[in-house]
Order: sequence, then structure tokens, then C-alpha cells
Amino acid sequence: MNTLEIKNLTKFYGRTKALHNVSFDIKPGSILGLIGPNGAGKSTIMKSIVGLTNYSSGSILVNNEKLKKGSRKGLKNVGSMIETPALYGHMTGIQNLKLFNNGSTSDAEIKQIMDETQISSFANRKAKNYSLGMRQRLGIAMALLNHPKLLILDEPMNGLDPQSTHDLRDLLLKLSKRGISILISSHLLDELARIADYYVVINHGKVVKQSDAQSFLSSDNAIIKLNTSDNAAGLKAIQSIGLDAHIVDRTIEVKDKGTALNDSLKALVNAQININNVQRQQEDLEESLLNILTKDKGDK
Ligand SMILES: Nc1ncnc2c1ncn2[C@@H]1O[C@H](COP(=O)(O)OP(=O)(O)OP(=O)(O)O)[C@@H](O)[C@H]1O
Repeated sequence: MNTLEIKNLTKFYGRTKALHNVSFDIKPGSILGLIGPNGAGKSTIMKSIVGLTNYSSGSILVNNEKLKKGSRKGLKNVGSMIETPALYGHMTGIQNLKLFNNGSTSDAEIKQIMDETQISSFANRKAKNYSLGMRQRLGIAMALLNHPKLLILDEPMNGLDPQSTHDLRDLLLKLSKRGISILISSHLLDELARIADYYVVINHGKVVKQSDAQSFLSSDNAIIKLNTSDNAAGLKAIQSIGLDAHIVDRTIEVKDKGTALNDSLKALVNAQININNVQRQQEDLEESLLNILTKDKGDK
């Protein structure tokens, strides 16, 4: 059973179509990174799940239970922090936490959540005096109340310093190992790449790609970098067998497809060019995303 199933979610803001037939699932204990440019529709998906906005059509199931549009019923298993957390500024962090406890979280569990999100040192101060990072951490603590099976976090690393970002990453990995599923959006793609098991790429309200993290990054976009005794002649030899190659920063770069590595090496040996260095460079998440978005533009 999937923790979350979104099917054909479509949303109009007035006449603007913000989401168009969006479908994806999250399995128990997995972390799904929702990525895409500004205005792509990530927050709208998250808000639709937690009933902060009414979607126009489609369905959302949490633990096989279909959510009613605009209703919070069925959300007992969902903890969320979307945009800036909704805090009562005149109340302290602990008071805010206790207010959002529906009674199912014991004091000992609240203490554990405070320790895990590292808010104990400022939990007795009024929330209106918190920095952005403190607000984020309290927001995450609130999302962890009431034993969620699904966590929805919109840009949770916003405003966090490097140490807090690192700690949040560890916490999210720990939670996923406990079986909690996580839907997370972030513009910090390097950070996301360290935790996500699965990615869904949204562009102009549509899912343009979804895949597990491993195949997302090992898709046909790796590059072979070759340094040889004569790069100009080497490039010619590699291009002559039909491979896509260029010289970048005094290195021959070959698009890694199929048997490109073997074929390039053979071509160099046949042309009697010495190979000084060979590297295979995997594309990172940011490059993958840019490639997908560029391709999506080209398809239009
Ligand atoms: N309340 C609203 N009224 C009208 N249009 C809206 C509203 N909220 C969002 N939109 C539009 O819906 C589209 C999707 O916005 P959304 O906030 O979901 O994008 P996002 O991917 O979360 O972007 P960002 O990365 O900037 O947070 C955008 O075109 C946006 O202008």
C-alpha cells in the first residue's frame, strides 16, 4: 500500500491552469523530492494534499483513504510545513507545539521531538522573536506531532545554516528509516540529492519526469573526459566514429552513451594517440534538472 497516491490532480486558479493531470505515489518510508522551477506548481500540489487549497479535479489518497476536498479528515496521518509555518507569535515554542498536539503525543514524545529538531534551547521564548531558521525548526517540530505517516515539507531548509541543514537531513533520513514517508521540495538540489529516493520533476504544472534517484542521475547524461597526447587529433578520431565529442577546458568530452567509452579508447589507440587520463563524470541533480527543463521547452 502506498502512503500517498495522487491521481490526475488538476487545479485552476481562476482561468490559470496551475496543475495539469499530476499523478505520482510515495511508498512507505521513502523520500520523494519534488523539484522544478519557480511557479511550477510544487506548493500547489502540497497545499492540495493538506486541504489548504481546493483542487479542481483528480484524487488524493493517504494510506488508501481518499481525502475529501478541502476537508482535514483523513489528514490525521499527515504532518506538514508549507511555506512559512503558521505560528502564534505571542506564544512560546512549547506553547505552540502543545496547541497543535491533538492529544496523541505524550509529553515525553514532545520532548523527543524538541530534541530531534533542536528547538529546546529557545522553546521558552516567544515565537515572534524567532529567526527564520528557528521558525523553520519549530515548524518541522509541529509537523512531527501526532505520529504522522506522511510528512510534507515545502522548502524546509530555507533559512537554515549549514549545520542545521545537515542536522535536518540526518533527521529526515532517520524518520524515513522509521517508516515515515516524506514529500519534500527544495531548491537546494545538492541537499535533496543526499536524501531523496525518488524524484518528480514539475514544469508548468505538469509532471515532466519521475524516476528513482539512481536512474535519475545515471540516465544517459554522463560525460567521459579524456586527456591525450594530442587532443585535436584525438577529437577528430573520436568524432570520425560518430560520437558526440567536444573540447572543453583542454579536455576531450564525449557524451557517454552505450559503448562510447570503449569505442573512444579504441579510436585513440587506432590513431596512435596516447591517453594520459580518463574520467567518467556523472551529471549532478542540478544538471539533470536543467537538461529535463530544456528538453521540455524544446518539446513545446
Ligand atoms: N493564490 C494564487 N492565486 C493565483 N495564482 C496562483 C496562486 N498561487 C499560485 N498561483 C500560480 O500557480 C502556479 C504554481 O505556483 P506554485 O506556488 O504552486 O509554484 P511553486 O512550484 O511552488 O513555485 P516556487 O518554487 O516559486 O515556490 C504559478 O503560476 C503561480 O503564479
